Amino acid sequence: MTLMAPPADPFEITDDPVPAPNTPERRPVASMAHLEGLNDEQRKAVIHEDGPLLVLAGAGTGKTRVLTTRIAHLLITGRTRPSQVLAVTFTNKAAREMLDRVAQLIGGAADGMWLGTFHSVGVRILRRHAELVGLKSNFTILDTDDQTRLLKQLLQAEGIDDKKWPARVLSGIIQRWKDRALTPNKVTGEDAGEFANGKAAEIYRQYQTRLAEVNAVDFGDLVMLCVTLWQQHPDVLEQYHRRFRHILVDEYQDTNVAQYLWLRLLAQGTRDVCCVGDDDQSIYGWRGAEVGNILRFEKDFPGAEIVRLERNYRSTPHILAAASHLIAHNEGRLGKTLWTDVKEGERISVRGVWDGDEEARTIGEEIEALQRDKHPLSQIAILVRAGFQTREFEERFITLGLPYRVIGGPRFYERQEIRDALAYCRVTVQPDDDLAFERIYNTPRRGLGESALRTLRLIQRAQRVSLFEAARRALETDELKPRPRKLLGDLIKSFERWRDMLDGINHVEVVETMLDESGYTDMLRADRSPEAEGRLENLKELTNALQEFDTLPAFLEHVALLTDNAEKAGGDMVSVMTLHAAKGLEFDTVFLPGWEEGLFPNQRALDDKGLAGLEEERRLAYVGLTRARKRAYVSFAANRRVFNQWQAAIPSRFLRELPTGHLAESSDAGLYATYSAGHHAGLREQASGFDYENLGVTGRSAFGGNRSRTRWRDETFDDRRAVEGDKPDLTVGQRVFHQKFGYGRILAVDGNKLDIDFEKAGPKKVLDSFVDAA
Ligand SMILES: Nc1ncnc2c1ncn2[C@@H]1O[C@H](COP(=O)(O)OP(=O)(O)OP(=O)(O)O)[C@@H](O)[C@H]1O
Ligand SMILES: [Mg+2]
Repeated sequence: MTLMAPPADPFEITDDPVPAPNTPERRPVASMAHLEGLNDEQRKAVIHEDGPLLVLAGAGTGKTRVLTTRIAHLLITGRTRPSQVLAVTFTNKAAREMLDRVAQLIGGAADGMWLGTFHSVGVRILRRHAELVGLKSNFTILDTDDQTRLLKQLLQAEGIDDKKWPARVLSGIIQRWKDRALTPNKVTGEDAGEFANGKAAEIYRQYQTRLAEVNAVDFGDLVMLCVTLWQQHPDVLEQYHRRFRHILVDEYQDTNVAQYLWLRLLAQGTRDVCCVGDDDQSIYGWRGAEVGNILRFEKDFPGAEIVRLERNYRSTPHILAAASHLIAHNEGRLGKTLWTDVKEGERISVRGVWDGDEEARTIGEEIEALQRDKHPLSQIAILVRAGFQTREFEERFITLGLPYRVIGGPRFYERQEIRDALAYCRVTVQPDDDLAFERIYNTPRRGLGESALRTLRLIQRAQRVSLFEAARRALETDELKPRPRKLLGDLIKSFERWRDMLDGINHVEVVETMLDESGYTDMLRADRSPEAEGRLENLKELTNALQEFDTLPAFLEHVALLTDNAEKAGGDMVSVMTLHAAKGLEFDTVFLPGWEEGLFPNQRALDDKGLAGLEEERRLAYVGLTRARKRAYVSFAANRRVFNQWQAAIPSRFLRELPTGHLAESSDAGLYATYSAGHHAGLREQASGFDYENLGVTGRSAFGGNRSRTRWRDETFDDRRAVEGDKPDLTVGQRVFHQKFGYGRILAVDGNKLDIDFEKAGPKKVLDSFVDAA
């Protein structure tokens, strides 16, 4: 039998050796233009030959530039070809930028080079050797929801109470093990602890088996399974040793143990490994990153060359001084000097504002001013500590018509939990909203499955009513099995209750009640992952947004218009993102809002007994400031609204750690002065007793005052019963056939409901749409 030749694999591992150093094949190249402009240390790192190299340097010193130039240099000098280069970084955005940069330097695409994130490279490797780790090459990658569902099944099968030991927590534990490359048989009793009555490791083992059975992996596997693969199959590892002659890693300080092992195995080949990083920018400790990997490098790669870069090319002296001064408050740093000969520039603006609304308004004004001065929006970024903070800026930008993009995540109103919560609101206000109803029908999981939904859909189509109305009708019959009928009945009753509440109770409270009673909040609370915490914060922020409207329908209308507007944006845009997502990037102007205790540094770090959490927050602040080339604006609000309440906020300790000589402090209300003088308590009193409504400084003013009540309710409560198709041919005494209950005789007809005495199932109430004349 002849087979078609397999399609050419551009990444095929071949044995073509590179010309060895100093052979005639290594012709000197005419143009070394790519080296121009590099300082001595940078150049040393770029042209360093043979053997491990660690570039350890502060922000903006050209580490990433060294990395890309080094790749270009390897290619231009003919020392290597693209397919022999592997470069790894942390985000897809960073990977794309590196590819572009290399292409620019070599004047064309570096086809065949592997440049991606640890995860994307891991997938590629695993697909090729899937069978060796018990998978098929078309394996799927599970998201956290699938992962948790699977774990839940396993916990239940073991008879473990998943209220006490939630699957989501276990999912986090397993993730941490995978970060440390601990396969089930490497997990010790000590690692496993008390969780799941001491059975966590056992369930982890079952989980891995189950994943293999369904031909799936989770994110952690993408790195860990490569390590396993190489450890168990040295011949495969050797293939990669032959292929990847040059390995380069950016943002090395944020590698976790598994990634480090991955790298160390791979680098044993030629030992030509170049890592660049900055211990002061290690911000993923909470995800298992180990700054210690920097120190380990010299030990694991004896004779490694260490290059330090001290000249910063990015920022003005004010920005650099402020960032350096701030980070000096951390203990246990490797320590480094930074200098620049960029001209002085502007001081860092530090501004105190009353509340988040004023903060968004002020920043919006600053951006408009920059725009008038012809500054491109793409050179402006807003960097927030927590995802929920983007909401106020997004709304403000939409009001101003300023195009923006949220990097590293969806826009606020497109986030999963926000869409879910909005779906609850929509069904409450407008029960015929089928899309919304389907979205939350079984979210959180309440045991309402596909089959009940199918029944509802049949009714919906046959009687031309909404799903909600179909549910109501199904409840009056035996069309649903007892359990789904009970559960659906509870859901419908809840919605009716929430709708009634809207008549008497403040809509914000109704929404809070809705999220509580539906079990939605509990679902997120049970999930102790950092993502879930962010989701809860987003929900709180949603209730803040709700405050700004008089009614729930008015709010929903506002949101519908927002999302509509947002999609039209294109071209030159302001970037909004978290500090974590900003790593490695740079902008002329950077806004750093929300520098308040509990927000930044965040509460988790403050609750932490040791200093580790706080120091990681400080590194984040350092990352934030050092993203700025020319201008940095730090701000803090005196009051934040959390759920229904105003809370007085205390300015971040990081503000006091900035050197005053480099700051331009301003505060409309003299807040900064008050705070820095240490009069926190007095101001807190003032703030909590503050009547925002009467002063007209609520968020409401930003949206043009009170919104008129919409007539949504009247319009949508139309009675669709008028259009439904009755079945006039069904009469008492007639023999009929029902899809589920079989043959029977009609006892009574009540509109579209029939009482039928079924031959097998006995008397039941059913809907006429499920019945045909026998
Ligand atoms: N020798 C140089 N001459 C001129 N500009 C340079 C030089 N080296 C780097 N730069 C510029 O300085 C800026 C910062 O460089 P780069 O992003 O490589 O720094 P980094 O050390 O990777 O920073 P981070 O720690 O934030 O990732 C870039 O705009 C880069 O083009
Ligand atoms: Mg960089």
